Amino acid sequence: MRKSIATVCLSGTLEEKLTAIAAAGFDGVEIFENDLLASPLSPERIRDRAAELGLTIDLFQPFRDAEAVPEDLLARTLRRAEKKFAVMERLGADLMLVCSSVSPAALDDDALAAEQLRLLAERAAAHGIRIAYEALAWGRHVNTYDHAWRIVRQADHPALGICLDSFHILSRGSDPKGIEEIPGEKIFFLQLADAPLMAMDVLQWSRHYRCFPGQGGLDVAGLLEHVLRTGYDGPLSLEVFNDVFRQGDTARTAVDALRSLIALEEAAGRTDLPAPVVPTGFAFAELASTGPELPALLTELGFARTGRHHSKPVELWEQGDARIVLNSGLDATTGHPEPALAAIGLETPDPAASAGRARALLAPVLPRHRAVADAPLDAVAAPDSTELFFCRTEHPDHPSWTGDFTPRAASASPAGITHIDHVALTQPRHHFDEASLFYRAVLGLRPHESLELADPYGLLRSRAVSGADGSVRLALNVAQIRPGSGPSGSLWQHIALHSRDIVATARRLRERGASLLPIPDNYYDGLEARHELDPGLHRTLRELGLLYDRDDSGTFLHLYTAVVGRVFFEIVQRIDGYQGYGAANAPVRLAAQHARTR
Ligand SMILES: O=C(O)c1ccc(O)c(O)c1
Ligand SMILES: [Mg+2]
Repeated sequence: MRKSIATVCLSGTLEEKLTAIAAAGFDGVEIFENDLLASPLSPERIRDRAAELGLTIDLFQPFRDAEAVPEDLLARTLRRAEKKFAVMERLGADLMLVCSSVSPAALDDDALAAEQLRLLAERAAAHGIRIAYEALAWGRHVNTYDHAWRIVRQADHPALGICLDSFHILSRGSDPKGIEEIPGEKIFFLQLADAPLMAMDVLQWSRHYRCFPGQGGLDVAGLLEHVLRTGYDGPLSLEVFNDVFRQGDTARTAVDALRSLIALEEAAGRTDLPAPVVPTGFAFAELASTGPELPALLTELGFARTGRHHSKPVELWEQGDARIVLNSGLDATTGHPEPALAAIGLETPDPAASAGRARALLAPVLPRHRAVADAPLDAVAAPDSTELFFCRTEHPDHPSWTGDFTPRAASASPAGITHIDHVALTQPRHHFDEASLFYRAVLGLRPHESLELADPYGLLRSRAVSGADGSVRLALNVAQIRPGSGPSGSLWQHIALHSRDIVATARRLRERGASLLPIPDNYYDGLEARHELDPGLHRTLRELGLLYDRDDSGTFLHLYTAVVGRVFFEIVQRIDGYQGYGAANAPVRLAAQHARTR
């Protein structure tokens, strides 16, 4: 289907927006009037520029407070409309959006609204222009799509149809099934937007928090299916008002936007993409590391240095199925302190298919030679620039990345670690919504609830994504912390390692004098109040500095190492199928980390 986007979704000048929209691969645009008014380009120049870029101008919007006005205001409304029709002719746009009136002067009179919209459509038709009438969720008298449709039907003019906007429909909790009663040819335009579920005034919600479909909590795909059943064959057009996207990188937001439409089309069964290949585990985590700190920490944690890359300054460290790759050959181009997480290897049953899916969803596919291994590895860049390698470790049907490492005799005293449980990545502030969609659409992981975690210097937003069986889990964090307030809290990344018996692991680490994060005594007093714990367990937790959580899914015990550069390790034990990440303990952890790194 044709794909469009409203210029209001993006940051920049109209010219910058058009360029980014075309470069991302959209077919058309909705021109927002404010973008036109502020542009030094004439309507003719904008028309030519859009044509040069291969974009059609699908809609001009919005025209406000047009219907059910008292008789003495009608002439003024029509005069205003004529001026807009003239601009639209110069722009080469033939569809104008009229949104339902919010004016206190508007009358609660459907017959009058229909009569005046009919008149407007008649005037528009004389210019070859059609009108799409949209119910704003906060419209004064018309605020539902079915009400807008009754008025359009009553007006009965070929140049008058309706515009459906998923936000206005779903934010009010209207049942979208009724859309199927509207003839497809009377749906002149379809605007798509999602939003996180929030209890707030609908106008503020709409103007600041809309996001691209698949990034929020509204069932936009379900709504689209109802619309498509009417036979609607106009464009799918994104209309997102979002404070963060307005500041973001224009080109990148445009690609993110198109990715959401491609995924939406797939969800509505309108396109065949390579099926998602859900990762089945972590093959490795690769850290950029030149100094002695990480080798020392890994040794304390019971890892053994088991291999050296045959041609690169890269070492493999293992314990159980947890594999850590230390790379001292990466340029420190990011300006971030080292060590830092550079890449994650994901086990997938079909690496080439994983890469094919990623490509179809516009993920930045990386050149293969950047891989740690010489064996060709398909990889994509995640939104925070971590490289994600698609691996198939030691399977007869696929070259294994481990083949590039020369085994070395290793001595280690293991501490009971079995595998990588999850990896926590810090997302750039402007790319949190992009990241949820990326992991969901590209990797087929399920996003969990978005949480807010208190940090001494601000708030951290956190959202986990995981595979159905929990074998791959990522925690995505974004710091809402004023730059420079905390030391490096907005940059921390961590690798959580699973232990089969964390009490034994913790004891062994304490005996070795491993650098673990100290937990304040007050935490244990609070814990005693929060949960009725066996006194012996409570004493053990306090003694070993272990954190504890329990919910309906099970019990969680965990601890943290000190921070080294940008990274730290967590050791976790999930008991009885615990599904969370110990979020209740995050504020204590963050405070302890800040205290140590200041
Ligand atoms: O917030 C608004 O005013 C507004 C304007 C035009 C639209 O299409 C819309 O959905 C909202
Ligand atoms: Mg709209």
